[in-house]
Amino acid sequence: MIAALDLDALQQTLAGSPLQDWAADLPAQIDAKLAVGHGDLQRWYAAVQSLPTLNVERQELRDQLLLDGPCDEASRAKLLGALQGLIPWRKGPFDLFGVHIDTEWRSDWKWSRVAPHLDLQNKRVLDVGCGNGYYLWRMLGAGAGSVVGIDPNWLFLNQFLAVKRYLPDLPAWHLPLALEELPAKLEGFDTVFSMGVLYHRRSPIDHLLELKDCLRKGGELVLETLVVEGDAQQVLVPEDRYAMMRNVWFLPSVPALELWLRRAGFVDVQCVDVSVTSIEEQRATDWMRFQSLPDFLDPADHSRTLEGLPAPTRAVLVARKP
Ligand SMILES: Nc1ncnc2c1ncn2[C@@H]1O[C@H](C[S@+](CC[C@H]([NH3+])C(=O)[O-])CC(=O)[O-])[C@@H](O)[C@H]1O
Repeated sequence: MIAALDLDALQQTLAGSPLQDWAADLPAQIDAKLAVGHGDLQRWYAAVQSLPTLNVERQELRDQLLLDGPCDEASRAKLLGALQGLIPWRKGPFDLFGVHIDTEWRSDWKWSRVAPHLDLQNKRVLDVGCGNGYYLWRMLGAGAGSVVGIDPNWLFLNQFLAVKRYLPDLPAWHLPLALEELPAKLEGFDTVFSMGVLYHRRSPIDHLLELKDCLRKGGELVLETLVVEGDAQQVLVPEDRYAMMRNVWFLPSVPALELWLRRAGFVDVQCVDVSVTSIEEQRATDWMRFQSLPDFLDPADHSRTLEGLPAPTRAVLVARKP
């Protein structure tokens, strides 16, 4: 499976950059993680390996994620079976040779709120908590030079590998690593994304500092997280669950988040979007059959979670490392 991660090509892409030594150490680090693995890893990777061979004749990454080319009914059935073997699919949607993966999240909606505020042309990008890598492909569609995603979830890695199977030559990599497993002071990426991760962190300012360590001087952070209304001293810490999630810690107001970013040493801090997450944007589908946002909101009042807290609202902030 390590071969599928395509680390040789990543090393070639990063040769001569400040990330060269890190890339050289990756095979050993990931090998050690694979040895521990996950109970379902073999099954998921078998699904990836069962994907039919298909030629991509049409590839759209800029405005949507769509691959197409000749695909007979038998191949499409095989493709569908392999992709269904990787359920649940949370981030997307993906259109692959006539198979529409209707994911839990309309991640394309989030990307349309984020992308207009960025210049990714030829940038070397890191996406922390990249999930199945949906945004990595869209970043390439927006002109990024190379994209590396890290996420410790093995299912999401296999979902990424399923798409990479059809785009083997694009400069996109998914590494099964947590942010804490990156070396300190990498200082090699032009743009670092952290979307949907900060509220899961118990030490949010340390998270911002770790993200800053990954950036070169002058590099840009793109931060997306749950926020609440209020002034620069307003932060919600749920007593227990938030929208049924157990691992939610800090939901700052936008001014508080801006202050945290400045305290962490970022400059040019700017909030470019605030949106309430709708039940059309996050919901159960055939590709993700568990409960989803509509089940986590107060049925009588969708402006509140089941716990009586403000319903999920997400902000996108950009900031620069001086
Ligand atoms: N320590 C960690 N280091 C790196 N990743 C982690 C860590 N812990 C958890 N994750 C990963 O962070 C992701 C959070 S989801 C956001 C996905 C995407 N970014 C999105 O914006 O849709 C939350 C959401 O749905 O909003 C998951 O894929 C975890 O496996």
